[in-house]
Amino acid sequence: MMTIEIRTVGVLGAGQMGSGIAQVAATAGYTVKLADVDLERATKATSKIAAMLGKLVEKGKLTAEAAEATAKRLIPVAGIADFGDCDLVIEAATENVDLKLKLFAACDAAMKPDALLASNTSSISVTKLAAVTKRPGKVLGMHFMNPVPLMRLVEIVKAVQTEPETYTTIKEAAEKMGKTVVTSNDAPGFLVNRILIPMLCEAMFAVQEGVGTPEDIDTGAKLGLNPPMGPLELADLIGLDTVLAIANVLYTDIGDTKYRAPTLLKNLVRAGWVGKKGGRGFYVYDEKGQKVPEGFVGTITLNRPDKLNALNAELVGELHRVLAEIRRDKDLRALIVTGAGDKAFAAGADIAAMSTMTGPEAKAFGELGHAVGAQMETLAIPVIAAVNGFALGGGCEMALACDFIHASTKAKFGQPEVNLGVIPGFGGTNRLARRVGIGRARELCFTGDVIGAEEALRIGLVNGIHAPEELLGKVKEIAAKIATKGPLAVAQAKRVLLRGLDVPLPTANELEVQAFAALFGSEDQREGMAAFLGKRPANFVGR
Ligand SMILES: CCCCCCCCCCCCC/C=C/C(=O)SCCNC(=O)CCNC(=O)[C@H](O)C(C)(C)COP(=O)(O)OP(=O)(O)OC[C@H]1O[C@@H](n2cnc3c(N)ncnc32)[C@H](O)[C@@H]1OP(=O)(O)O
Repeated sequence: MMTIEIRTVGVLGAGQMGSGIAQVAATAGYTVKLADVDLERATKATSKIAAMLGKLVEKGKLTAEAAEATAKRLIPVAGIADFGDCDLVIEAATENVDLKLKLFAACDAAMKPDALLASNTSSISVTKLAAVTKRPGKVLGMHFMNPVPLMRLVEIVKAVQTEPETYTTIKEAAEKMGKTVVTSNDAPGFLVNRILIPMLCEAMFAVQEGVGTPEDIDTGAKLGLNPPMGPLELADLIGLDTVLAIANVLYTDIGDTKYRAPTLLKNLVRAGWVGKKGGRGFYVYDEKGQKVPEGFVGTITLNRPDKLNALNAELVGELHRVLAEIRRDKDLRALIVTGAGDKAFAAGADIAAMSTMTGPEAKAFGELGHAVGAQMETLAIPVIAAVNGFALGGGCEMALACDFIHASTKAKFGQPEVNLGVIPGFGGTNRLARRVGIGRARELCFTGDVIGAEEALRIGLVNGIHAPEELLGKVKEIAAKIATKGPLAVAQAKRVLLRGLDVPLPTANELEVQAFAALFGSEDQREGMAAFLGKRPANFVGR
């Protein structure tokens, strides 16, 4: 029996999968009609694909002429009614059986009798979908992998009713789209998910039973078995709700308890922690989808709000002890320092305590303060000041000992010690001069002037200012971003930037080269570069 020659392909569903399918079909030379719930969505997706093709041109992977011709072959349409002249329609809607049955019946009614109809389903019975059409012999599964333009595989699923000619024509079309085809009969999970989903669930059972942490399971799988991602990272990427839905199909349809979903997976989905797309699954993700290592950001809160967090010997001694503990903590990747209450970061050294000090006592107090500053500067992790109010005298000096400062719009900074007949005793003279320049530091130290957040931003004392209620969240975002980077690299950058301040430029450059070279051969350097080349996020371990 002769089958149809494929010239025009309809793609139903303009989400990530549908857009990917439309892109590879148009690139292969087919005219592609892309439809979604309305024309607007289809048009938006078509523009996105055109932009993607533009990027490929920029990277030299596609000629400008080929990109233009491909984009011309992509036609957004209002809906299924426009599929009348399509030789093949590929449905790529949400993985919901009732929806797909409805769409299949509608496509069948709109399409010409000899056209072929395929579903991109990853788990739903193609035989069942074929049965709601008047062309069951012309229906099969065409399961593309995500992201479609990059993944080489298409799993072709033969329904019980699929005619051999339909299979041959679709196989040729998939190969024309640059894909390698594997063939599966219509069985739960087909080939790929039949293997993948139990593997992902087994990793989850291992977490549930306390055999290992998600990080160790993923690292073990990656380094021991060599896939680009660990099973739990991959489950987060696919979406835990999708993994659960497929696991349930496998369990229900095959009826073997070895396919049951772990309680942990069910609970994560019940909590709404569905993986990367929801911001949280086995891991936590930022708004850009970057993995945020949990528990890697610490916060020190100066907590003496009734005295505007003024620094007395007890508070400074406690800081010294806590910072020594933090230095031993191998998990922390960034530290935030802030003040309790909504009025002050720290309004200075405790004037009442200082008022009765002798010279030697003041020296000991100052030295303790300097020891604390040195601890902060020489920690391997970045320390960020979140200045939420007054940062005066010792408070300003403490913020200056941090790697950088973000402040609330209400913050006030100053070195008002001259008002008390003394000078800054905890680095306020020279750290301030290095941050804002000698002239401004002199003026602030000689006049005791207090400046607001805008002025502090203008002179470079702070890196950013934020609404008071947003400050801590913003600083946590910055700290979390740093925590996703290579910890050894961040530590070396901090060390070189600090030590470079005190030496001539050629010596500073020498320090930089040594630190740069020292990072090569580390696990993190290998991981960072492999991740870039593998087009995946890096998972740094600090070794
Ligand atoms: C890693 C860093 C470690 C740092 C370790 C530092 C160690 C120290 C090193 C050695 C010292 C080096 C030299 C440093 C010197 C100084 O810091 S001198 C102090 C400089 N600061 C000031 O001069 C500010 C003083 N405060 C004020 O001017 C006002 O309080 C204010 C900030 C303008 C706010 O005014 P207002 O809103 O009216 O509040 P108040 O009622 O004044 O304050 C509320 C209570 O808080 C007490 N208080 C405020 N600041 C201090 C302070 N610096 N010391 C002690 N107590 C302070 C204030 O007395 C109020 O208390 P009560 O009266 O009991 O309510």
